[in-house]
Amino acid sequence: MAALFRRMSKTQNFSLLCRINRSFTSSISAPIQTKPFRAPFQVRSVVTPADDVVGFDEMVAGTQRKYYMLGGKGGVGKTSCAASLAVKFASHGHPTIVVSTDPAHSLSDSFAQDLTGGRLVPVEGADSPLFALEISPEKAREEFRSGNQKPGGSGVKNFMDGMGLGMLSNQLEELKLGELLDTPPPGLDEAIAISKVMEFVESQEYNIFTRIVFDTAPTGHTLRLLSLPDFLDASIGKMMKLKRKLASATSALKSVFRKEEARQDTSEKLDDKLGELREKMARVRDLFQDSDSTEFVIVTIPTVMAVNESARLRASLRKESIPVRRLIVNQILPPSTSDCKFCAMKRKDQRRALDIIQNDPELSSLRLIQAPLFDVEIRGVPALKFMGDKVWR
Ligand SMILES: Nc1ncnc2c1ncn2[C@@H]1O[C@H](COP(=O)(O)OP(=O)(O)OP(=O)(O)O)[C@@H](O)[C@H]1O
Repeated sequence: MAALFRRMSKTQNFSLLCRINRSFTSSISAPIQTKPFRAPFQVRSVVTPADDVVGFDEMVAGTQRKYYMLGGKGGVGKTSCAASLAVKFASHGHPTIVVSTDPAHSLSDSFAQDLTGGRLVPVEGADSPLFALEISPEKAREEFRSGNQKPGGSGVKNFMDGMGLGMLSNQLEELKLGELLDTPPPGLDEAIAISKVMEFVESQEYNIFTRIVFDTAPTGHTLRLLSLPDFLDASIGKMMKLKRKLASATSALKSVFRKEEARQDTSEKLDDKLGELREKMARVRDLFQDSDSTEFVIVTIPTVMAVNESARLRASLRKESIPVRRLIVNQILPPSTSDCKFCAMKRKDQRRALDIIQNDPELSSLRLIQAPLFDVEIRGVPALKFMGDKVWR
């Protein structure tokens, strides 16, 4: 089956892939046996987490689709943790997609293969269906804008000015919608990217995928993304309301409008596109908040700064009603009998950060996953599988 998959992956024949996988998904649960990765280094964890703490069994159980979003401060190991989780899901028989919504992608680096291009790319070396997708915000935004001819921007303004409705156009400007589409604020790229992901995940063709792992952008971006559905909903709602007012105010000018059919077409297209985006955002918000199918896993490192940021992230996620159950503390120093001064200091620092977590009202209730600091870089599927076995238990 694995060999067949690899061959099919190369042809990217997804409909055939779907047919084969209908029988495949029914066999989920027993991990697929792969050649063991021989670590060129020794790994000993500092603190041995209780066996049931991570609860990977719970994460892997069932064939209904689940979404895991991994996020946290820049550089803490989000990509490595997301990629290793995706590899582990796949090796347990789940057809899996790992998606990067971070504009500064590092999935290709993590898997040590070219996954760029904004399309699903089969991950080589996985013994089960594992695909990666690096969302290209630029491409997604272009697609969104195509056909709109500067929607909401100067096109609409000129049109309204031409109709003697400059006052309304000024109101429109106040909504900053034109700006929103012409020079998107941080986060909009991601929202559009996520709506692109929705197209993937809602499409019949990709029904076979039972685990979707998101490698998200650093905290600030992600928070904007998570609050964006509401923000856009409000902005688009206002915009549409205004357009409706405009429509009734201009009904007397119908004959003029008839002559302006082409422009009206553009305006209607804008309406459709905004409506579509609004609906997608609403579905994204529902998906983010559905605790049966979605979980946001916070990744941090044992430093006071990272822990404090994680606490703020957890508070913001709570505000957005995003389910969070687990906290990964990555890069914990392994124990040593002959600590150098530097290591001893570092270890003390790490313990202090772990203490803060244990006493933090936002973080102490989360399941703690302690991931060791490895002495080589984790790159490529065998290394990710090795990391996955240490972290996701
Ligand atoms: N437990 C670990 N042990 C050793 N190295 C690690 C560990 N976790 C991550 N790294 C290394 O740290 C670096 C950053 O990791 P990664 O790219 O996963 O972080 P990130 O949070 O996704 O970064 P960014 O915010 O820039 O996207 C990489 O070189 C990775 O190999």
